[in-house]
Amino acid sequence: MSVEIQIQKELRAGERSFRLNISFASESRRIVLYGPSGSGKSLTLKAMAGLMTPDSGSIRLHQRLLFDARQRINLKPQQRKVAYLFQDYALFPHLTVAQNIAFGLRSGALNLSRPTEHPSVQKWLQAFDLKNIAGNYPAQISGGQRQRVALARALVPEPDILLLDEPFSALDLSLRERMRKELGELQQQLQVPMLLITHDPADVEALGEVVFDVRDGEIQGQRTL
Ligand SMILES: Nc1ncnc2c1ncn2[C@@H]1O[C@H](COP(=O)(O)OP(=O)(O)OP(=O)(O)O)[C@@H](O)[C@H]1O
Repeated sequence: MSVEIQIQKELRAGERSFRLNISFASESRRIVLYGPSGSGKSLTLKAMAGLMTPDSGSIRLHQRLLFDARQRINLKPQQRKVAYLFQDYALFPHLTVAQNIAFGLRSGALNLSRPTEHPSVQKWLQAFDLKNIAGNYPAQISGGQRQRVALARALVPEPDILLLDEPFSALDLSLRERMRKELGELQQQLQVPMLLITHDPADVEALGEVVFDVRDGEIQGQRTL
């Protein structure tokens, strides 16, 4: 597994402008981008996912070119094999746990009325210990279970990398600590490559192997933990 990114982007909002000039490469399965609010972490993650198009540069994931400005390569988000886990998990409230996971398959032919019959959905319900609550709705399960459902939904299409945007920031302190530990353990068990962005040193400590410090739109340092 390897990530190679080298991108530039100029952003303007009224009088303000921001220059993103990010460059890093790593073979690690536990990469953390660490930096204060407004430093350019989310923009970098969005560029990897194909949700923001850089002005110049390239992005390579596992030897696959996702973006290359010179060669005019810009794969669509759904072609990138990249999973994006949003801060609030963004589960569908009107779908059950199993249906939420099945939704991750993005298959047009998928029958959401019988999600548990799909072998991949079964696999993730089992792996994340969610079988007993497969028929429950997000409002009926705990915060920890919600995180696991969101992870299962992200992993069901078998992405090459899991991108996590401040995954614990919306949780209260005790749940945050538990979820952090749980995510670390799940990652070790599944060996899914993960790139996480955060401004919380505790996330770096628990989940980082290679840490890049982001300041003012640039990578200003690199550490291995
Ligand atoms: N669409 C946009 N137009 C103009 N400026 C933008 C746009 N999106 C982001 N920015 C600016 O780019 C900078 C970096 O934003 P980014 O969201 O990447 O920061 P961040 O490090 O993820 O911060 P946070 O932890 O608060 O999410 C900020 O100053 C932001 O105001």
